[in-house]
Amino acid sequence: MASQARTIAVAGAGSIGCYVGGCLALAGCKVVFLGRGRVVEAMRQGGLRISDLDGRDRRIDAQAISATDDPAIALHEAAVILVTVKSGATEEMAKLIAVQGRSDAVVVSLQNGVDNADRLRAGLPGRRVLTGMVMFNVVQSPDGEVPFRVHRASQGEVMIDGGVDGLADLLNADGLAVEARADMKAVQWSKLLMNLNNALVALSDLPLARQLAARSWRVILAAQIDEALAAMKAADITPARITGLPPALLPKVLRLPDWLFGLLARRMLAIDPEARSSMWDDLKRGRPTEIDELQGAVIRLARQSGTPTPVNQRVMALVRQAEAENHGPPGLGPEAV
Ligand SMILES: NC(=O)C1=CN([C@@H]2O[C@H](COP(=O)(O)OP(=O)(O)OC[C@H]3O[C@@H](n4cnc5c(N)ncnc54)[C@H](OP(=O)(O)O)[C@@H]3O)[C@@H](O)[C@H]2O)C=CC1
Ligand SMILES: CC(C)(CO)C(=O)C(=O)O
Repeated sequence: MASQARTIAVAGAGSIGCYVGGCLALAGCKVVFLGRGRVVEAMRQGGLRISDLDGRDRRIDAQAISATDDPAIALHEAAVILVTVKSGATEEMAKLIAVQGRSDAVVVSLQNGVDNADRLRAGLPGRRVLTGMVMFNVVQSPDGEVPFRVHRASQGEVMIDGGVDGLADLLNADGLAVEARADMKAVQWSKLLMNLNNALVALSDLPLARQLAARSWRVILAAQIDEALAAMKAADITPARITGLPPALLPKVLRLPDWLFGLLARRMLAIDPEARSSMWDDLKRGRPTEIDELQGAVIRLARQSGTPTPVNQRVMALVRQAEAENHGPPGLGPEAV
């Protein structure tokens, strides 16, 4: 896996795909972006700008970018395929990879939720499919900004399954720290706890840093996490430690007064003032959200043991309502949740 000449395909050129693929292209990898009209056109016309909250601000010229909406062009040569579509498009992407991808390509899911890699495996029998997880947030430039920009708005690494020699090294690049792990199922469940906040950001329409700074919002997140931890315990799932804090302590820390939370959660709050959540992006663009893969996964797990999940259910219902109304993030206050 060491060769820089191996082609890496980004299957779903959006926020995460363009950031990860952009860092890899800047590091000298041959990257092909598979995307749709808006993003592909923007990259073809004005190139790609990749920036981050550590101060990097780099560009790739349009003529140096390989971006296409044709899966055959994007996938046929790739030795590594990074799947970066939202969960609702996972099955469709598996079908495209099955038809157009090399049978020896390593497929890596870089998606939130606990079952996207399994769904890819089901659609790609006999292929190597690895679980991955992105710990940072990426903000995409507003439509029309030239060049198209992706900005890593928080700290964090990418975690992937070990087992393919040299893959983590190949994917490690400036601005992109990749760690191979043996406990990706536990990592997925742990990230799910953090992703229960995606819906609160989407419903509040607040930037993540402001929303997390408000105890009135954090207590709702803590209540969702309490329900999720109880369901995981009943199912014998131990979420991995992926932040400075053991997952079991998260609800306690979230319920601290603002001043004390601010002191203890400095890394968590080191976020670009514009960062929100991937679910906020979906409501903003009128796309289906990943609520069924996040709160929905907790509710389904809890049902197996009869663990109650009233807060997750309430949040899920509000997101469903916002999807149906299609007026973007509704800007609710915590009392409405
Ligand atoms: N954004 C973030 O900060 C983070 C996101 N994640 C996770 O990463 C995953 C990707 O999220 P994100 O990057 O935000 O998603 P985006 O919606 O920004 O990107 C996905 C892109 O894939 C495109 N796409 C979908 N289907 C196809 C297809 N068949 N062919 C070509 N292009 C396609 C979409 O186009 P269109 O919109 O036109 O359908 C979209 O532009 C999600 O699981 C998310 O939860 C994880 C950590 C942080
Ligand atoms: C990084 C994080 C948790 C929040 O921004 C995320 O995963 C997302 O937006 O989907």
